[in-house]
Amino acid sequence: MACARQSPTEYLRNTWAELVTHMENLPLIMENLYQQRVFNDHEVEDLKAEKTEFDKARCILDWVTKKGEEASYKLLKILDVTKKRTLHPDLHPWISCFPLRVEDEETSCSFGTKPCQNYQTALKKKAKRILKDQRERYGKYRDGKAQGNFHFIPVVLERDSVMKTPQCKIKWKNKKCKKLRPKKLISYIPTEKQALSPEDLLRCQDKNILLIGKPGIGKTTVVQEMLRLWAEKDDRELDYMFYFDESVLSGSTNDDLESILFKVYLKPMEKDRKDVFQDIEENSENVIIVFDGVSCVQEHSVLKKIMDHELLPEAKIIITCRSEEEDEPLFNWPTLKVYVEGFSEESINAYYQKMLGHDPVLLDVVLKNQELFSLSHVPIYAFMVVTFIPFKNDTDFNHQHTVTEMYIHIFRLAVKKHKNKTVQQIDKYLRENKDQVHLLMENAFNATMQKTLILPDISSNEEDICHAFLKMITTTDSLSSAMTYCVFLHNTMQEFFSALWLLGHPDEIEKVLQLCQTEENKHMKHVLPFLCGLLGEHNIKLIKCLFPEDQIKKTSDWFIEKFLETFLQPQSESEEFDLLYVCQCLYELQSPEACLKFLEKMDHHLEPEEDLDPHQCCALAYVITQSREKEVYLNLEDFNMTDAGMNMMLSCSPKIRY
Ligand SMILES: Nc1ncnc2c1ncn2[C@@H]1O[C@H](COP(=O)(O)OP(=O)(O)OP(=O)(O)O)[C@@H](O)[C@H]1O
Repeated sequence: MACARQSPTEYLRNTWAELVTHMENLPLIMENLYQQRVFNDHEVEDLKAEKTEFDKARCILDWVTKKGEEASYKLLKILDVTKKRTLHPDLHPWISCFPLRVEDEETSCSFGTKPCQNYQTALKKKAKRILKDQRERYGKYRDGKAQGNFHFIPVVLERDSVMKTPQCKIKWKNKKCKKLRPKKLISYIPTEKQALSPEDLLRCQDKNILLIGKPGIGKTTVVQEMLRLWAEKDDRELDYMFYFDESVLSGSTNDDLESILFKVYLKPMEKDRKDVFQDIEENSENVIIVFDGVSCVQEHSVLKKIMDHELLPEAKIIITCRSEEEDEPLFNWPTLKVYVEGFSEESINAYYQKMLGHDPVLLDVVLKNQELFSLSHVPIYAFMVVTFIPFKNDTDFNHQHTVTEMYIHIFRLAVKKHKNKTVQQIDKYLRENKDQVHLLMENAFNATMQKTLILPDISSNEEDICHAFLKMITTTDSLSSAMTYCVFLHNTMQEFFSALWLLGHPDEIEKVLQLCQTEENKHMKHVLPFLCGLLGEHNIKLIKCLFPEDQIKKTSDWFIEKFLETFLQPQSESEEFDLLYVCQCLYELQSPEACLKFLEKMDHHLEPEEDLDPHQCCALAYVITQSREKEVYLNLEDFNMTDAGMNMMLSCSPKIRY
């Protein structure tokens, strides 16, 4: 080809006239020339001082070609890599014909102007800050032990997908998937499904991704891992990733797109703001936006427009939601649904080896305890086990381990740490400071009812006990003012505190049972397993410093009948009642009488509707084991479950007829 015989300088000179008028985004070209050390600071300043775009382009070409072949080659290389932004389309064939050296074909050019570069760095710093914050908050729960990195990426399973190897190109069968609800009797760890990593999700071509999973299973962690990968990848391409959770978005209901994007994240400098925003709008294919558990999307017109691609049409949108929200009409939108399924058995083993490996006796106790092991497939519970297990003594291991019990221990240990008390002093301290704890419970309950994470009326005194459980988020909302929001360190902690409030207000329980049956308030269902746990006799000794013992007993006397009456009704005409949820609540309650009552109402005939995860196996096995004389008929046809789950079901086999 003719071009192959021309030197870089000749190649530029021969197209001089077109280049002077057809080079675009000159600051980006200058920035790259500066980074490649073709221009120094003074030259960049002089170029900036040139009045017109034409003069700037002429100077760039003039100075570069005068510097010789290597400089000209670098400019051609920059134009080639950034052509979409820096060359008029008419010149794309011209630049593509220039033969780059083989080793330079994968060149690393920055794709941003200097302001964009700064902004990119700022965003990445922000991403890192979020990750640090994430680690710190668990550091808090974990009694200050170093948390380490996210080594244990959860098993992320995606349904109905095809993954092409080896290029890792991902194509999804159902581009317009409306209802991807797992079919009845689908297996829990299905062989035909492909595991996806956060990196796959970052790279895949899908624009609408819904991440689904139960509380604490790791949805936020998956998106934060994506954020980390994005923050740490090299800067070959300028791209943007925005992470929004409710606390980030609070107070922005009336904001336009620009304010939403720039309000909470480190802002580009005022003079660059327009350029950066324009770049985001014009190149929306380089934008990833995450809405993490944001329930306000519906009411927020700008968020809704982003979600529907009316704004930033080419952006990739990732939304996380809890399992029960999956079928909401609002989420009838993804081209890809991803189910986050938590730690696999290997991950649980590896995790405990790492965290408790220094104490082989403790490690052995945890790994051999079926309940603890099954709970640990939910990563947040695994963290909690590691936190409280060193405090346990041998006799403590003889009873069943419930989630509520873990939360109560974490609650008590957090108080102990915040107030620098000994274990023996916790009860006394809580008794004397009931009021502070009750205020937090009330705040938590009200916020949960209103589907928000933001807690009003929180004392700013960091000494106050509530600060053992909360984090404060401050956003500057004008030049000289800032707003501070308080949220729980994790959503599930808020639900636990809401249950504590209900325990102190038994008159409200029946109302909440009814609310759980409504579409609008079904999120309240997450509070009830905790309430059951708090009503369980085994936990009374841990909470009687906060509530009168006879009041707890009185409530538990009538509660289970009301609970079963409410929850054994089918949820809708098409759906049966939620058997696994009821078993989970019964497991938390740890009352053999309640289980018997339930089994009798079911005529000892249980047919789960969905596949079983290890925790559900544990709860189901527990309930069945309580049957005295009668066998329980359990329909598990075509169900697959993990080995640990199967072991638990087998442990109650004399009581089961399959
Ligand atoms: N794969 C993982 N590796 C390490 N830690 C994890 C992993 N998954 C979850 N965790 C830990 O468990 C905690 C709870 O996880 P996360 O907040 O991601 O759950 P979630 O599914 O978003 O819960 P929710 O529905 O309540 O918002 C996290 O703070 C994190 O510390």
